[in-house]
Amino acid sequence: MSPVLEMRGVSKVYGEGPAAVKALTGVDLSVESGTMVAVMGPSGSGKSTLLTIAGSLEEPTSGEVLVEGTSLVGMSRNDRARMRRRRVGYVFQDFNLLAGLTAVENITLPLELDGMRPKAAREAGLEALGELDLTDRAGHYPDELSGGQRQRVAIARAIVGDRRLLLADEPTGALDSVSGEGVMRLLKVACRRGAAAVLVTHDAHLASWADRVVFVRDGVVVDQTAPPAGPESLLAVETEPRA
Ligand SMILES: Nc1ncnc2c1ncn2[C@@H]1O[C@H](COP(=O)(O)OP(=O)(O)OP(=O)(O)O)[C@@H](O)[C@H]1O
Repeated sequence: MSPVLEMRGVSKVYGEGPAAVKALTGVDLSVESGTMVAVMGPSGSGKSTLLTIAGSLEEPTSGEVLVEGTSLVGMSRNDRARMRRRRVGYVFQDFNLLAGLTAVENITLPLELDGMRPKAAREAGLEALGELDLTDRAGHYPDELSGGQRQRVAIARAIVGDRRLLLADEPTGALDSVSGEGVMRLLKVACRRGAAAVLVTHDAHLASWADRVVFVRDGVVVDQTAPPAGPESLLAVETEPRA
């Protein structure tokens, strides 16, 4: 089976001439279904660039990105946008919830944009909220939710539908450590159900939830290791998919 995400020799240069910045150089990364990879490295090393290229929000200068075996190179802009909406879920530090939409509307918007009927989208949205114990907040607006609840809505939006690739950039950044662990648990559950996740973090404790840690320095992957035994090993039972 193809990996959910494969990056082959990916390089990214921002700008031109003397102002050019080599953000990534020759990055190879493969993430299988069921696997969470944490990306760590100093500030400016290229972690966010790696994530945005993996999610096709940005194009590499050279190299290739494949999602479920399909190369994004040469794909039309529309096809790429459709693939992104259907297959890729993003969780960013600032949540990116739309203030004028309720929790459930924030989740269903991408589904409806993708052509799902409003009723079916709403059912899927409510189910995703239910999985995150947020059913009673479905009709609340983002400013009526706590930081942890907003983050769970952002995660529900990322995992709703048939998303196979979850990309998270410091997803626990604004949360206390208990809520942060909750976020990691949810991402882990999504992986157990077959998703692949790539998580950028500065936090070694959070990285210990991952199956693999990738270290980036000056745009180059310098090391890939298994993390030390962390909380994940203690949660093997708790994070099993629900029947
Ligand atoms: N749009 C852009 N235009 C020009 N340079 C950019 C752009 N985005 C990123 N860079 C540069 O590319 C390099 C990698 O940036 P990136 O944001 O990927 O690093 P990072 O590891 O995520 O950093 P941090 O941990 O501080 O978020 C940096 O030198 C940055 O200044």
